[in-house]
Amino acid sequence: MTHSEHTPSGELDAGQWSAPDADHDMTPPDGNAWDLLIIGGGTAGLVAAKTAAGFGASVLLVERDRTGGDCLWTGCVPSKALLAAAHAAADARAAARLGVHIDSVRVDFAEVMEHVRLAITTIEPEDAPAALRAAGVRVVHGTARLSGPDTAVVDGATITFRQALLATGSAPAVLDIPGLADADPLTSDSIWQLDHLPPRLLVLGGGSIGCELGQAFARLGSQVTIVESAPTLLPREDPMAATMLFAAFAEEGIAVGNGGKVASVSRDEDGRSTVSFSNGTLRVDAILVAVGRRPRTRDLGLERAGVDTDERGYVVVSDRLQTSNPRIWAAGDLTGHPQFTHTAGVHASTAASNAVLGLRRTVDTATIPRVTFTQPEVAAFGVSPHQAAAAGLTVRDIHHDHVDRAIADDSTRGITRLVLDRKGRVVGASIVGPRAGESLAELVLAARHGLRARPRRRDARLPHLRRRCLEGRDRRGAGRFDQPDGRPCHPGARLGPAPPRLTLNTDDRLTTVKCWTASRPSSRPR
Ligand SMILES: Cc1cc2nc3c(=O)[nH]c(=O)nc-3n(C[C@H](O)[C@H](O)[C@H](O)COP(=O)(O)OP(=O)(O)OC[C@H]3O[C@@H](n4cnc5c(N)ncnc54)[C@H](O)[C@@H]3O)c2cc1C
Ligand SMILES: NC(=O)c1ccc[n+]([C@@H]2O[C@H](COP(=O)([O-])OP(=O)(O)OC[C@H]3O[C@@H](n4cnc5c(N)ncnc54)[C@H](O)[C@@H]3O)[C@@H](O)[C@H]2O)c1
Repeated sequence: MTHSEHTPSGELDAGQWSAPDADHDMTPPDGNAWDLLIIGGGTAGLVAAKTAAGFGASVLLVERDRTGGDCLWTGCVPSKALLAAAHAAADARAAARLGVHIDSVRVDFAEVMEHVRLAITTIEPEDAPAALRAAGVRVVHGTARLSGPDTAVVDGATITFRQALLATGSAPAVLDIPGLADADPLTSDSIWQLDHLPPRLLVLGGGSIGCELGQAFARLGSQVTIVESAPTLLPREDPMAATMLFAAFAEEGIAVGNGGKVASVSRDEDGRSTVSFSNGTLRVDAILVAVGRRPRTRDLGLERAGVDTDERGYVVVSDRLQTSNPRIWAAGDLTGHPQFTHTAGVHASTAASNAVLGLRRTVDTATIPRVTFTQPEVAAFGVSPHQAAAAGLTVRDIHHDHVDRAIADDSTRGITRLVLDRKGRVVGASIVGPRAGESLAELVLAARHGLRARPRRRDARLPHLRRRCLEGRDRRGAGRFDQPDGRPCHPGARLGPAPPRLTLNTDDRLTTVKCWTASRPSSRPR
């Protein structure tokens, strides 16, 4: 694999830099140094800039292409917009199973791409230079390069900074396969320029991008083949999740070659490509390469500034997101952390706060959620179920064919797998099914707060200050209040010196507490 440093600017460029109020002056307000120089205006750069400016720091953000970065122009926004159209087509085709017959489903690819572009241009003003300026950030169009421990050069001009944040993101990795470059392969940067649906699409890589875009194009009408070099799709996920996704893909006609590798590619005279594998060939109209990403850290002058990278080129950061140069911080895809827009945002805000205010906030990497927005969705965080046993943890499986909501929706292909520690606390989860991402959010919250998932009969102690019982039962009638001496509680009963106990057959503590509105609260039990 080699780096792709392609700058994805294209026809979607909203002319961000031609605004009459565009800045060219890079002189800091105090005439000496910027409090924070930010290189890169994607999710990480935008969040860091607004955070630091909000603290009153002087902030200069330098972006060489378009503010908004991958998420807005080539990543989350266009891919989710495309998936919305693709899933709508598939839902319409499948509606007959619920008794709703939609006789003909026609996909107009040009209109679908128009929807994708509209989503981008609707969101763009939030990320535009004008929005940054309104937040007090100086933003300039140019390519920045570090030139020393506290200096950078932007298109020939030298800038001095007190602190800097690197947020240059990542770019699609390209494959070194004989003939592939001549076949003009698509990447997640260039696929958004397509104006015709490719009749036959080969996707190299069955990770998040390969699965999401592979399913999207299949549902819009392409004949899709996904070749994944690992033994399963989504190899970072729980194998059970990968197997379920594989089955869903097979059912809708997506060919998946797990453990496959392309040997060579040749461009045919008609513009199509013949792809050779060890066991045969495939003729396709387009090839999408989605085999991971590489950090945009080349040509950033990192050595001059004393910023270390790892063997793959990612900037090495501490848990406070500081690099080996204490003045320089990094956040987002160019660090080795999970490459998600929410990670970029949270880490950028932490790094900017640490840099500008001198705080020592650290980032949590144990509970970062991830969601692949295929149908079914695949969502996970923390310890994976298939690693649980080795870590002395237990797994609790809930198959969705026993879940009423899934049965009602006729979408029972799915599973929720909870990884629990010895006290029953959630330390990881993997969910396959509709709205898996939304369901995961509750579990992440549970993990962050050390909550237990184990259902059991629980004796909940009531606060000492409650002296008179208002209700003998909890509101749902699911549990009964008793005094420790065996006397039952009933509305109006005086309570003894020891707190009464509530026996519940669920573990819903909040409901328990609400049931007990004291008539005469007192801080001391009598
Ligand atoms: C197809 C696809 C789908 C995705 N879907 C999701 C999703 O559903 N959910 C999710 O959480 N994440 C998703 N992601 C990942 C998400 O887009 C990235 O994690 C996120 O955009 C990273 O933000 P960043 O700020 O680190 O980098 P970027 O957004 O890449 O921003 C870096 C910026 O730095 C600029 N730059 C680079 N070098 C220089 C320089 N020398 N000088 C000045 N500027 C420079 C670049 O032009 C760019 O604008 C997806 C990614 C892709 C490709
Ligand atoms: N919903 C989301 O949050 C979302 C969606 C898309 C992308 N992303 C982010 O973007 C990143 C990049 O996505 P990606 O799919 O390019 O990377 P990925 O790392 O998720 O998947 C790349 C896949 O390509 C396979 N591969 C590598 N070399 C290959 C080869 N020669 N032939 C066939 N397969 C090969 C790998 O085994 C891997 O499964 C993701 O890791 C994720 O962080 C997130």
